Amino acid sequence: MQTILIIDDDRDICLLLKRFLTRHNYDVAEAYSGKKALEYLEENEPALVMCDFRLEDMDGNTLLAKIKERYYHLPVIIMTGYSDIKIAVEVMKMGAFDYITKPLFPDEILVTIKKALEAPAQEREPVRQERPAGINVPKQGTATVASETKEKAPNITVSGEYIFGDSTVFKQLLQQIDLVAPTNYTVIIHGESGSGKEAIAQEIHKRSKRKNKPFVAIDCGALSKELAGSELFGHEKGSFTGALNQKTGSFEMANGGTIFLDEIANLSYDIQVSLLRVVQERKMRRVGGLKDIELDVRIIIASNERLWDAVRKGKFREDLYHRFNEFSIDIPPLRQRPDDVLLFANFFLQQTNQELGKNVKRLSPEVENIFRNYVWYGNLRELKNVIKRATLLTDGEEIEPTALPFEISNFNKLQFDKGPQIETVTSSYLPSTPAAPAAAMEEEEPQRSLSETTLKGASIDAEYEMILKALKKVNFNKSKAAKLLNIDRKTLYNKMKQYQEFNNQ
Ligand SMILES: Nc1ncnc2c1ncn2[C@@H]1O[C@H](COP(=O)(O)OP(=O)(O)OP(=O)(O)O)[C@@H](O)[C@H]1O
Repeated sequence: MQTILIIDDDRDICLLLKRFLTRHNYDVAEAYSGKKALEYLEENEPALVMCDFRLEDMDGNTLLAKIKERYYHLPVIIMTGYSDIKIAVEVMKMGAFDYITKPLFPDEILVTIKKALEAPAQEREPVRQERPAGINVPKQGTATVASETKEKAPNITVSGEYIFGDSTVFKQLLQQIDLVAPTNYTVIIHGESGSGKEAIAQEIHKRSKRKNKPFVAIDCGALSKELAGSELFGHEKGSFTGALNQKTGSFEMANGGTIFLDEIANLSYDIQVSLLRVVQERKMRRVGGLKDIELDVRIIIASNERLWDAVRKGKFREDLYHRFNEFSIDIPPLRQRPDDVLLFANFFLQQTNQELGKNVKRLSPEVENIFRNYVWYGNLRELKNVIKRATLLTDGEEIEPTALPFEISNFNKLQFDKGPQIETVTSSYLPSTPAAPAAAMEEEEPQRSLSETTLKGASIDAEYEMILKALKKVNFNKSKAAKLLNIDRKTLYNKMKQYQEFNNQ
């Protein structure tokens, strides 16, 4: 039986999860604090960790960093409230396998656990070889398929697990890809977390002469300072304590093909020096090695922040920046591409149906509307996760607002009723360009609801206002909000659900 370590200071959640997972044949260990979890890990070897993001003694970032430093291959699933979505997305970058949002849903938990336990170790490591497509579309090369929504998007290109529509943004991206793909230029891809940088890098590779050679992606953000050299360049047996065997680094693995260095600005200064040599001389040495190895590798790099800003801050070497800066591609955040949101949403729905053997046909018009107006903090990754969860929760043919996280289905309301918490959370995402959707930028009229015309509705509305105030006060921590309102957490969830259902009547 595989053991899962649950880390949560909410003992009720631990208990519920333990009962549930035990019924599904997992062995469960619990830790109510980060410190206890680390103590447990010193003595035991669980197959998986499920960790709440907000622990009283340690935040999720710190704990995850400690776990990844010591138990590199151990998959970690982060559990978080939806209002923590930005942080959750960042945590993914630090090597979490996935995140799930509270309230937790049984099917979602099981699917995510299964995926994490079945994923080959390399998918959990910073180095990722090209992944198999999760959908039944051509894996190699590209294919143009007829779209179901023909008037809106007549030219949808599906390439492997990716889709490219015919909006202005897609057209520009594809033009740039086509321009640079046949060359050997190093490409810098800028874009927020989850905006599709790796997808673009893979597409450049697929459309290049190197397409039949390896594509190796490495997440520099997840590399520890100590291991980065050996991950990138490999090492000789005995070159340092723990180097029991010779190891081939990602550059050598990518020889002849393309290497994708994600989050490049996170590499230490020393590694940047070694990288400069590789870029200048096209050769490298393994750590502890004496022999030069010739390299023919195309380099594509990605960064969340503008690389030039990293240079100005002294985090990234200027000479390396100039070496890399041969061609750059900017991916706009999803909130600046409202036309593309539904295209991606429908694609992810189709993908999820295949993956989970479901047959949910479409999004309801209300959901489409919500999606168009929502500010997608975690970009495509967030949209994909929301669709996955909503598909799991949907038994009928259409995804309804009730299958969405509360924070998304009530997004307009939350924007209108601005409190200090929401303001801080949202403003850090708001783009400075005027292209952002109105819902996020302006105060809108609140949506008139059914509840305004009936007595039952009026009391639900009053309750809802109180719940909302409490939630904001505690930054959407549901357990704390329930305490503040003097009800239990389950009642709080039920009331939130009741409100959503009532307004969808
Ligand atoms: N064109 C696309 N079509 C379909 N899915 C896509 C596309 N682009 C990205 N995705 C999906 O969106 C998610 C995020 O994409 P990706 O990993 O490429 O983003 P990223 O910007 O590299 O993220 P990070 O900054 O976290 O490394 C992935 O699950 C990916 O499969």
